[in-house]
Amino acid sequence: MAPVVFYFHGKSPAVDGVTIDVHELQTMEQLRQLVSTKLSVALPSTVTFNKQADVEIPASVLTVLDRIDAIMIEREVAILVSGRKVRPVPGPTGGIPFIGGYSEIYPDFMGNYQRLLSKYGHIVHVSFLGKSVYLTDDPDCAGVVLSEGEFYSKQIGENHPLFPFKMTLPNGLFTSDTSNPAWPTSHKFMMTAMGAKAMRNYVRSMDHTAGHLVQRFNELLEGDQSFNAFPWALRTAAQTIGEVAVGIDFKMLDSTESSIADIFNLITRNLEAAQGLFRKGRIYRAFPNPERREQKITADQMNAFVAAQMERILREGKTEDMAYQQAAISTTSLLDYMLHATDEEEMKMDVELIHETVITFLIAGQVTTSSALAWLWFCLSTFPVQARKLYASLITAGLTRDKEITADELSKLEYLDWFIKEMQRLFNPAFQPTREAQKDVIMPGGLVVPKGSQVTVALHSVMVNSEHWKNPLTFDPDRWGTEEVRKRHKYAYIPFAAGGRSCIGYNFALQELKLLLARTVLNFQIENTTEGSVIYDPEFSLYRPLNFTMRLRKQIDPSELKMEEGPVIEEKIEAPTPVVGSKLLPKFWAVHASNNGTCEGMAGDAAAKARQFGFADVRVVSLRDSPLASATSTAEVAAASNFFVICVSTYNGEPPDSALSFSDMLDAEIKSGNDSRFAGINFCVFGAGNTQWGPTYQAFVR
Ligand code: HEM
Ligand SMILES: Cc1cc2nc3c(=O)[nH]c(=O)nc-3n(C[C@H](O)[C@H](O)[C@H](O)COP(=O)(O)O)c2cc1C
Repeated sequence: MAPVVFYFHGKSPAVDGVTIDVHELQTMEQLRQLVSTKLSVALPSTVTFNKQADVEIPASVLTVLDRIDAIMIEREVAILVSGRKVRPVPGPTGGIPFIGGYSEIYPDFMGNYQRLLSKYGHIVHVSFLGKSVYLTDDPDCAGVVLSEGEFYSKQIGENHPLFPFKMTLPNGLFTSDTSNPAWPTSHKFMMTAMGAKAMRNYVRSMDHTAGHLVQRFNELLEGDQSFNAFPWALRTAAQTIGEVAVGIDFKMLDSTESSIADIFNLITRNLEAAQGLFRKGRIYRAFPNPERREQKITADQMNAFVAAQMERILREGKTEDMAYQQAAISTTSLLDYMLHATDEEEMKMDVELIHETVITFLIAGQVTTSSALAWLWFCLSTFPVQARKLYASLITAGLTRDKEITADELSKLEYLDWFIKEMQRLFNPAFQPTREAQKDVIMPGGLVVPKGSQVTVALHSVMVNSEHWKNPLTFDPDRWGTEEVRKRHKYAYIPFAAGGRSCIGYNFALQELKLLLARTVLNFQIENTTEGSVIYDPEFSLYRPLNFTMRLRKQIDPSELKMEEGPVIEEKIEAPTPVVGSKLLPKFWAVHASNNGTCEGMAGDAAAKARQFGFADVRVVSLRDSPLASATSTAEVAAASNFFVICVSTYNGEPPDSALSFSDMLDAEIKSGNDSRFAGINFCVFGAGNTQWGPTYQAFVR
């Protein structure tokens, strides 16, 4: 029997087809596998075969061939992937040349990822500033992208979000390419050191840190203070990883005045410099610049810190060399482990690799869990019913404020686990693991990702994908007890990514977060005292709240909780979406003076764009009601940080009716020589009109 030519429907069998000896195959699975390998289809299960047909025939009316004997008698067989023709990934086009899709993505990553994926489908392509970004929110695609191997690999080129960190840590576990020989070595050693069993060694020191946090929180409670949550979360996370990584107490929670240890300030400075370099682009990076100098200075000091710690541990000489499996459960810190663990060939990690690994852990173990802890506190304040249920579940399990929490107890606290899962589903700190396509790949859905592309898995969008999650935006820890969620798609919940390059610290992170959440809830209730919306930091590579402020209240006595026993009130509310924002940007006023609504619409559009650009506090008001209309409020806004965009129309050379009194006031002030009234105000004016606009709005500007 003659071989069969397989080709993608819509392409030419003669040019793009592949020939296969079908009669040698037994099953459809084998055929799908072979065709997928030859045509670079990522998931063989997505391939369907169809009777050869004119390219013009719509895919939906092709005749399906689902038996091997039916396929054998054809000469040419057309293929569909996920029932669709193979085609390029869609996405926004046009925009300002070169800048392209920049504002499609920046600065509101989270909002824009979600918006683009809702608009264009499960994979979207955006290009800007010479970069090309692919995003996906589909669990099937996420599984393909995150599986290291034939199709994708973690390779950190200049367009990868981790590129700046790779400049500091080329061999770090987090930032090395998978092809770098340093990666399998450090991965092998550190996987074992970070296993669940090894982590149990650190429960006590983690709970000790949690205890210190409770003491400090009690002091803040007594002072009835409202405070920014994130710096406290950062201190707590830094104290915990610091102790576990190098085995010393950094004393960052010994008093409310304790400062952050130098090493963590160095890390923050280093990361900020790296982010700055990344944002400013390749041309900037090619020349000497202050960020690069800062990176070098901080990296040298970080290395000096690690060298000193190594020396101390070796000088103390408490630990012998031993097999790494044994070392994981008997050394006193990760650094102690790295210095003494030997592998099957009696090899140890070399000193340079240890340097990069320690710093990697000090970074990865702190920036992530600090954001997660801040979001946990945010969830406690936003969802008091669930917070109460969590408290009740801890009391029922026998936990108390004063008694140590054991690893065994932690592993049994189901609702605690669900609460954290739900926080991570909606507010996970990591949001964009990115891999590079190793060849042209036909993704599930039939979309082609070209070789060399960076594909970002939009973690939040995956975890709220409505095809996989019911009421995706509702904060509902109980969903984790349902059959539906237990049977979910393997890649629908991936806060720690997946595959060979997934998070190595998740046991650590979950143990730490569980202890800290339990300690918080056993002792406190949290009130959200943030003015306005909670904003997230667009300048940072992780999702973290910038301005979430909170006040503590003493937790009720467990006896009061018992009196309330009865059915738990099921109150499921939609989680608020933090907006993007930078504290550095001024308050944005979109002001309108309009007769027929055009300018009011313009002001609304300007406000929406401003939010997308990262202005945290944006208001839309009519000129009449704006602070510009009265002398007292004008003085106030001039003194503070404010920016006014005034959209005003004109009719017969006059301002619109609603702005006539404002215009009269301007004339009067100028006539009386009081023209400093608007000094110090940042503003611009958009005049809407026809060819005779000049007299009105130019007068406004003047
Ligand atoms: C809630 C907390 C955490 C989250 C959400 C998280 C998430 C992630 C994600 C998504 C990745 C994959 C990154 C990528 O694909 O580029 C990752 C990798 C990694 N994480 Fe975590 N992480 C957390 C906590 C931690 C902690 C506490 C540590 C260490 C103590 C840690 C150490 C690492 C390391 C070393 C890698 C790189 C592994 C490799 O590339 O082989 N993480 N993490
Ligand atoms: C009756 C009338 C008179 C207008 N006179 C002027 C004018 O003198 N100069 C000008 O630039 N535009 C003039 N326009 C154009 C308006 O300013 C323009 O349509 C504007 O977008 C309306 O904005 P609004 O809907 O916010 O009021 C006039 C429009 C109308 C309907």
